Amino acid sequence: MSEPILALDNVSKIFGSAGNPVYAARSVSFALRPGRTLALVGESGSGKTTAARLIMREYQPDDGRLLFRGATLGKADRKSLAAYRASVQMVFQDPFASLNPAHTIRYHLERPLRLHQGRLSGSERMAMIEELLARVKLDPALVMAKYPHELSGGQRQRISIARALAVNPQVIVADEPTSMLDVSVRLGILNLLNDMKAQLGLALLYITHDIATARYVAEEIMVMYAGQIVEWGDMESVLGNPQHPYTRLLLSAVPDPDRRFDQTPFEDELNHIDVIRRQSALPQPETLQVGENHFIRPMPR
Ligand SMILES: Nc1ncnc2c1ncn2[C@@H]1O[C@H](COP(=O)(O)OP(=O)(O)OP(=O)(O)O)[C@@H](O)[C@H]1O
Repeated sequence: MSEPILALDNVSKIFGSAGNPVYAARSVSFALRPGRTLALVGESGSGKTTAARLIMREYQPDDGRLLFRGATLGKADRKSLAAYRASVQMVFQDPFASLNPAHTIRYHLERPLRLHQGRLSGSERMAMIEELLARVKLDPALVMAKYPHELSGGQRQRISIARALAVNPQVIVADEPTSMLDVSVRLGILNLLNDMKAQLGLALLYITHDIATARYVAEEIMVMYAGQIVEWGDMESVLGNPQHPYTRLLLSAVPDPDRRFDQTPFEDELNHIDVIRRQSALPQPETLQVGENHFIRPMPR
């Protein structure tokens, strides 16, 4: 397997007060590798977005390390921080909110090119914009002069992906990138992510609560519960032989036409999440190996 490009090593993030800590991430470790996708799955509130924010350096870890190309990313080194910022890009859940309604598509793609590849001439920049749009399967002649509201949700998400690609990233963090899109266009976006991975050798972190889409894009999966990664490993091994009760619960949550929309199968477990997250003295559960690349950490109840 290729060397990791980015890794979290025992990272914790604590909110709340000293007397009442809330562990949004508790000793989280994982590695992202070129040309591979790692899916991070868990219910709402399990800590997935906190993990993304730690990677994007919107949050500083309270404990543990962030490693980039094998080296700890410190606070002070401005040069490596700038390289990191260009190398690690994010695609958000809501493409409409992440695009500026006052600017054209051309502007959205031109800006990162100006910032990160300042030496390009105007015509070189235009050629790159056309290439980026073609890469995300949009016709430059049709979309370049448009504003975000003139595009469909799926087209807007393609623009977000093109914008992320504009700075030649090595890692893309996609946080629920299809959950706000019509079912009919989701597959197109997932295929695009798969193409990016294969053609550009990108490392992807795919964050979702939806195991079906995770399975479609990722080779490996981590299941997060109450701020902890409780089960992880090769996708087929984890889904085919789930060991942790929470993984089993996620897998059992297939749509049931008889269930009313206000009934959640997770109600008890979601209450339990809060209890666990507030237990600061919780011992770190030991890791058990289930398969060749398949591990669990049983959670104390
Ligand atoms: N800025 C914050 N201040 C205080 N607590 C926070 C903050 N951010 C997250 N938390 C706590 O950490 C928990 C994990 O939140 P997080 O947003 O990472 O979960 P999530 O799995 O991404 O959920 P969702 O899918 O709903 O976004 C939350 O339930 C909340 O209690």
